[in-house]
Amino acid sequence: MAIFSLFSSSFIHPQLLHIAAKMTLLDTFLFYVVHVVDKLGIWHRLPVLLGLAYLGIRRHLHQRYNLLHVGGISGRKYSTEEFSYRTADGTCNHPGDDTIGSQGTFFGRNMPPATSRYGLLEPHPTIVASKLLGRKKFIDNGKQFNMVACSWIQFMIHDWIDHLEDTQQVELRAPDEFSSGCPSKSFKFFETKKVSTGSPNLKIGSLNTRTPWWDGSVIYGNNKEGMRRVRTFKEGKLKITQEGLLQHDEKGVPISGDVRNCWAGFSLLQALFVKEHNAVCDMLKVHYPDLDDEQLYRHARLVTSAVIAKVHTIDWTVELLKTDTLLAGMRINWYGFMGKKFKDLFGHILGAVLSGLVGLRQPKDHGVPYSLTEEFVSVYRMHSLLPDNFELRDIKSSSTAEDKCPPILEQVPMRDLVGIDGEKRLSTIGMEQMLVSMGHQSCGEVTLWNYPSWMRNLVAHDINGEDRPDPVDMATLEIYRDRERGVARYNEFRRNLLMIPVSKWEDLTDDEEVVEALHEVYGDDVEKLDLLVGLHAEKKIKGFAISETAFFIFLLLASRRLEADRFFTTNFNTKTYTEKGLEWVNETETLKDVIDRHFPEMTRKWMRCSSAFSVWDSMPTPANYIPLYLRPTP
Ligand code: HEM
Repeated sequence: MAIFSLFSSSFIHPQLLHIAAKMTLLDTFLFYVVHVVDKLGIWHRLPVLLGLAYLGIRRHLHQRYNLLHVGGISGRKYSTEEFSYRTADGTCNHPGDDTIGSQGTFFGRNMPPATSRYGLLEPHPTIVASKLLGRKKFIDNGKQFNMVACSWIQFMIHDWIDHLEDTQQVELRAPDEFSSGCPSKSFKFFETKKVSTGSPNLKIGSLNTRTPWWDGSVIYGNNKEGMRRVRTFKEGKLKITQEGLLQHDEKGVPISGDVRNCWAGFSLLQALFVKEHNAVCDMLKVHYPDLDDEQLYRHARLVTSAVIAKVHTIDWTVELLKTDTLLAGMRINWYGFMGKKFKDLFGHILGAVLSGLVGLRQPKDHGVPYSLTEEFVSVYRMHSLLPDNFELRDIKSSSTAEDKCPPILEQVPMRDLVGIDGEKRLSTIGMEQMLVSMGHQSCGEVTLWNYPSWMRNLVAHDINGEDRPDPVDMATLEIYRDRERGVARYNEFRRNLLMIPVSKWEDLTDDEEVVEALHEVYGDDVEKLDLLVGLHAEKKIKGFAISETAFFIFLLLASRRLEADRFFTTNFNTKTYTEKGLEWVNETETLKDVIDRHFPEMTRKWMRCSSAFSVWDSMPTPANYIPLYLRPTP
């Protein structure tokens, strides 16, 4: 121990010493290992196996020190046999407590609330947004990530998280000397509702109006009423139009699990997965003719939610973090180190590392009841993925080039594709033309000065998908939200994640223009830097579309969404899913597989690349004959 403390005070970054001091001996040692690698800045340049070892250790440390429960625990037991399906409001998933992960429970935390002394308006959110976030010129993501990928993550966000608002409206006014330089001089919005937790540690928290489980609530709804709205109550199916798009109510609001702040691309993915659900119902009906409407619905929901989770894990994330180490890591999360063939042959026989998180005998929550967290919400603030215009393609044109890229027909302002107007527009465009167009357009890069201009004066929706009277400046609001919810600012956030904090702007970025702008807004005070700005300014790892800081939250929670869920662990079996249902999940690997099922000609005709999330006319991922685990330094 004495050697440790001698070593630590000279070696460990002084601002991390207090965190290391709370760890067990073994964890302190593991932390040293991670810290050495961080100091050298090399984990992403290590050969695959070493990179995986680093991530494994890091994830272990985060599981031990970055999961904080907020609120009480009901402790009510229930029969897991009786509730062997995903309930409408997310209750009855945790085996020992019926309410964990249900609609309206608290957001957890990955770290204590911010301790910084800065006020809510310091520096003013409008100044931060205008000087550092507002788009100067659209910066795209190259060929790596397209508009399907951008819509996909919104589709997932609307499955997992949304904060309950207060009824109290507040007004944010740009400082007088600055107001001429910003799109809205002032705007009104509802505060986040602060709720007493009844617990002595974290006294105040906020509530998640969506079910945080990976349960497809984005298409099934977050409670019984939502579920009733979307179901036909015939053969287990969900409502959909003849044309394969969402149905609408008398006001023009789509009928779907979540309709807030929707746009045409998001609504298209909802419709695609309603089609998937209905196709699963058809398949089940053929193989199990005795199943009634309710049974078909329940099984099809389990299967479709698992397909969504799998596509996200081994397709979307792999494109987001395009490196061999992450390709291996994400596949290990689903199939285990031994891989798909081994798991198909022998089943889940070897534990989490070798056989994957999916199919574990018991869900694992590392002693902290499952929820998604405030910090998770903050790192997913990625509105800069959205462009200003949507490029509608002409898929009937005969002049399609060799590269399968149809010509652009029209630049449609994104604003026209949002909400009820967006739904009307989508119904004239149709599913196929929209999807092919999304496939061919690169989305925005998550970087400074790339926040969509149209979102700085946005008509936001209420929870029912109806327009609110007061438009908001989203870039400003997002800075305010993180502060209002007590999310740590960038440097404190990094320290809490066991990362080396920055001590000057040049540690964050090589871009002199950015350094100058940061200096103008925050002076020399790196502690003041807002999380959102830091995440957008940070130098990126080659192949990563997001920052490393955001990634470490993903590393923890992407695994947790699978391993803490009874329906991806204990109940991921033929009894709960049916044999054919489980086969359906197992045979679906990518979003391309889902698209091929419903549009058999589409990808053959229009897609050249390997994943439906990269720009469709890009080259397929080249074959690499070195086995994945043996690949050397990139
Ligand atoms: C046209 C598309 C979109 C629109 C109109 C939209 C609009 C909004 C609005 C109005 C809010 C609530 C702001 C507040 O009151 O705090 C919000 C929250 C959020 N959005 Fe979007 N958004 C879109 C796409 C996306 C995308 C692509 C992402 C990518 C990850 C995303 C991530 C989030 C997150 C993480 C939140 C915070 C949720 C919470 O506070 O619990 N959104 N969005």
